[in-house]
Amino acid sequence: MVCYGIAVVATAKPSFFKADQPMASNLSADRTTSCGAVSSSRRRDLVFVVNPRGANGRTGEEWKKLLPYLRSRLGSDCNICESLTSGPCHAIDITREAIREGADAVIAVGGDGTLHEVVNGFFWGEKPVSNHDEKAIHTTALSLIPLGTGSDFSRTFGWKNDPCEAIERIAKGLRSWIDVGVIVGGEGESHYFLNVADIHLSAKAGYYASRYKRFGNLCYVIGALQAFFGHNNQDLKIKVNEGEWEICSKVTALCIGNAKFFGGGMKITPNAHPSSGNFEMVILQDFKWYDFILKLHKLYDGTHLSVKNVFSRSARSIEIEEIEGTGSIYVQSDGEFLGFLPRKFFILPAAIEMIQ
Ligand SMILES: Nc1ncnc2c1ncn2[C@@H]1O[C@H](COP(=O)(O)OP(=O)(O)OP(=O)(O)O)[C@@H](O)[C@H]1O
Repeated sequence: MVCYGIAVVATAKPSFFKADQPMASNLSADRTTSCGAVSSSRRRDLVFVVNPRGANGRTGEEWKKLLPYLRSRLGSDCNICESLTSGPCHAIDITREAIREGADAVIAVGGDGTLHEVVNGFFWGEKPVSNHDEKAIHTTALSLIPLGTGSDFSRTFGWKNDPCEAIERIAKGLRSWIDVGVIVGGEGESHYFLNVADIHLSAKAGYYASRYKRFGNLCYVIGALQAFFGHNNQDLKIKVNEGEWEICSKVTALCIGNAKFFGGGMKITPNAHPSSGNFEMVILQDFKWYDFILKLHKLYDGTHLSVKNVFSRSARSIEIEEIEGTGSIYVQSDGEFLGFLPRKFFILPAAIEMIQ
């Protein structure tokens, strides 16, 4: 889902941390800990952005069960606000509002798509969103309770889809800076990503996979099979780190990793790490359908870099254009369809603090 051009924050959004204000129907405050204004004792203000439709509705179900535990574990030190998304892109608006209101952390509850939207909420008009209160000394951190279908970003850190483990991380609140990927080109403003951006076959497979999320991780297999029909490897023009344009022939897929995994557990960019200051770019060239069958296990365990026609390099910026100009080369980031080439990708080092 492309969420360019969100013009304003969500309508009629109440103040997150003022207990005496009524809450919107999709936003409820933990009254027992009163979502009050930031006090001198500095109870942390945590905003949980929950996609009730994540993992085909499982996220919403799990969240309902989790909330009492979360309140008992974090409620004595933190003001807890939950905000359920009402549809695609809503998480962006909720996040922007929470940051402006001075939240200590915005926690994405769902899959990579929800995390992706929350990350995009950290930016507005090419700049980081900031607290309305210019005197505030704390910044808003990002966090995650991984409850999606693939939840690939969390795999880089070895996190499981275990919400209790995630709550412990949030309780400890250890922050470190992570890099964010930026995508420009196409229509509208810049787009941000945290995990992996990819082009051509894998992006097309992701586009189809999103239609079959009800089948769990099997959706990626179905998506890949569907994407293979009519697929042609394409010659592309690539410019790395503002160097010369190079022709890259018969590209099957080109993957730009800020983290390591995509497609429900494939370790596609095994050397990437979100605190490295660089992307890992992996290009698969001239792959046939049977190459995937023969080499699939290598893609899953990250040993494919030694395979013929697989190339990897570190990069800070990558521009990609078609040669033939068909306008049909798919682009996705964090599993979300973004449109078609051309695009430019560059890294913003240490752009967001993340609770890890
Ligand atoms: N209330 C909602 N109703 C329908 N769709 C929503 C809603 N809120 C968010 N979405 C959309 O749901 C999509 C998928 O969400 P999410 O990534 O959390 O789950 P997933 O796709 O099951 O997990 P993963 O991306 O890890 O495989 C996102 O693209 C998001 O825009």
